[in-house]
Amino acid sequence: MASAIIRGLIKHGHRSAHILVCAPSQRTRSRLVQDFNVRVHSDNSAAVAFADIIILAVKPFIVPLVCDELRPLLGQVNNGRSEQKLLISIAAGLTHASISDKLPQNVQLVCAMPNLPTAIGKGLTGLFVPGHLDRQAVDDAEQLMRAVGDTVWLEDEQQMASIVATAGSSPAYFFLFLEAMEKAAIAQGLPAKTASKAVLQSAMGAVSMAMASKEGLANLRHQVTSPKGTTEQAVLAFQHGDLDALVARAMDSAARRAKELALG
Ligand SMILES: NC(=O)C1=CN([C@@H]2O[C@H](COP(=O)(O)OP(=O)(O)OC[C@H]3O[C@@H](n4cnc5c(N)ncnc54)[C@H](O)[C@@H]3O)[C@@H](O)[C@H]2O)C=CC1
Ligand SMILES: O=C(O)[C@@H]1CCC=N1
Repeated sequence: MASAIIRGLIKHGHRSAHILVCAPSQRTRSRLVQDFNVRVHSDNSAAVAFADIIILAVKPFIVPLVCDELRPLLGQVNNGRSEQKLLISIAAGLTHASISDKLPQNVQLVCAMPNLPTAIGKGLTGLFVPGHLDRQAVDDAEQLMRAVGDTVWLEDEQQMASIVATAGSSPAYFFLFLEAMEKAAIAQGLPAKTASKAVLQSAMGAVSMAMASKEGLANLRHQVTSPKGTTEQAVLAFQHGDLDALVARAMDSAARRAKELALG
């Protein structure tokens, strides 16, 4: 996910020399230099000296370890005053309180849930801060994530699990569905390249149309579904398979897992 954000930021005009990536693995660091020409370091605490905004993009269970590494430097007082750093956590499930408890008080923390299309500037990031956060930190987090897509602010942290299910994880659901369509088209006899083009262009057309239209998804669906026609048969097959219930079950599972991750 860090690579996706970096790719999106650079695409949006952020300079690679202004981005430092801290990663313990030499292979990862070499790949990042090769792909993005960013600065790299093996020591996480190097981020504190380098940047005003630090994105925590490690697995949720590693976040406390990284906070332990950053804490001594984050808490340092220079010239009689402590510097204000903005930390953005993208770890699924982890609550604001569970992370900020591990950080010095001068640190501003924003919880974010981006998704993979940030890599092409078309991400969606859910953002949450408790009411007392500094206005500048809120604006900086918003501006950063806006560089890689759209943003939504959540009023209630409980909603974060639903944003994980709806946005963080959902590109995978769409890829899964498109894969299934490609397989079915090939099984019906289309060449693989034709199947892929037909599926992806149709998906892009449908989503672009839905985003441009004020009519709502059900209305658009009805426009495709001629009475007694072909679409009706496919839609009936999905409905007999109880697609709504299946999707709800899948999204509930993702949201439940986000809440489990919060518990550690
Ligand atoms: N993959 C996705 O689409 C999304 C992921 N996220 C969140 O992003 C975070 C990372 O997930 P992924 O990118 O999927 O995992 P990943 O496994 O691809 O990346 C994690 C990176 O952390 C590095 N790492 C491991 N230990 C470290 C340490 N002690 N210090 C610094 N770096 C360390 C690894 O080398 C690896 O490059 C997770 O918290 C996940 O919940 C959030 C939204 C979407
Ligand atoms: O699967 C995961 O846990 C991460 C969080 C959202 C997308 N990928």
